[in-house]
Amino acid sequence: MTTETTNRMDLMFRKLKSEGRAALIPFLTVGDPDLNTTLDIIRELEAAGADILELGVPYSDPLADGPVIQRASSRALRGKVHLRTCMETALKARQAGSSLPFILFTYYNPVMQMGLDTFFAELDKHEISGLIIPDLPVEESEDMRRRSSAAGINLIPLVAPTSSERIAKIVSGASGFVYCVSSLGVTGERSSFHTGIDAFLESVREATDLPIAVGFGISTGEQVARFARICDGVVVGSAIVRKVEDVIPLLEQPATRAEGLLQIREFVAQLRP
Ligand SMILES: O=P(O)(O)OC[C@@H](O)[C@@H](O)c1c[nH]c2ccccc12
Repeated sequence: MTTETTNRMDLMFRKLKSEGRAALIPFLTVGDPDLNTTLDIIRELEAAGADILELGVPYSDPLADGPVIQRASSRALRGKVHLRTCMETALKARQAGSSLPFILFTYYNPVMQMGLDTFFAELDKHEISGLIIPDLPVEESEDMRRRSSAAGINLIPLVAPTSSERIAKIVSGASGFVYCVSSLGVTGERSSFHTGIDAFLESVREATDLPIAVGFGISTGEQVARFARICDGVVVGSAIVRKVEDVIPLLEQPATRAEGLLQIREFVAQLRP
């Protein structure tokens, strides 16, 4: 008997599975280059065929991020964007008509600053279905998992090719989907992936009944299609964040803003599996 869920992200994966399709999961840094533009970009990503959205909270010390997302975080932080404004942006996008499931991507420090009780009380109110915290300390993960579950939020675990014997432990009790990191190192477009990536993804598939998604380095339609054949979701971050960065001069001028947004939409549309 399947447990009834109202979680928007879980429902999306079920829908995609019935359609035999993998989810296209863009990541973007909220507030890059500003909050209003983020709302416009969310609309463009949805029109381009995104299925789930990873909303990145800018952070001053993004240890797991490469230069593209580091620059995006710096631009957003200059605009004083922080965790609460990112949550508010998700709610505004929903109120503006987006039906996409939102994953809040944040490092652990901003969550601690807000306080766990407040943080979890705010998530559902702000239409957040999933949570990724890449630097969540292991000793905190049980408490965070309990709180997430009580709030009806999916705390999405990350597994890396080096996780091998820990995969079963990492995914046990998880919900939403399992985020398989395709390569070691930091985020950023790549032309090749960790050797044995297929065997790694297969080992994760065997360790969980949850959907599995892959991310890190994926930047072309061909790479998305390759992974969409073996995963339930494909995450693209840096390539999209770079596209946003490239068109900022267009976005900043009223006369060329529509052209800038169109270029983002077209870039993401050609990624779709
Ligand atoms: O940027 P890439 O190489 O496409 O990878 C996805 C990534 O952007 C997104 O999922 C993410 C952004 N920052 C992270 C830090 C750790 C894990 C994942 C992430």
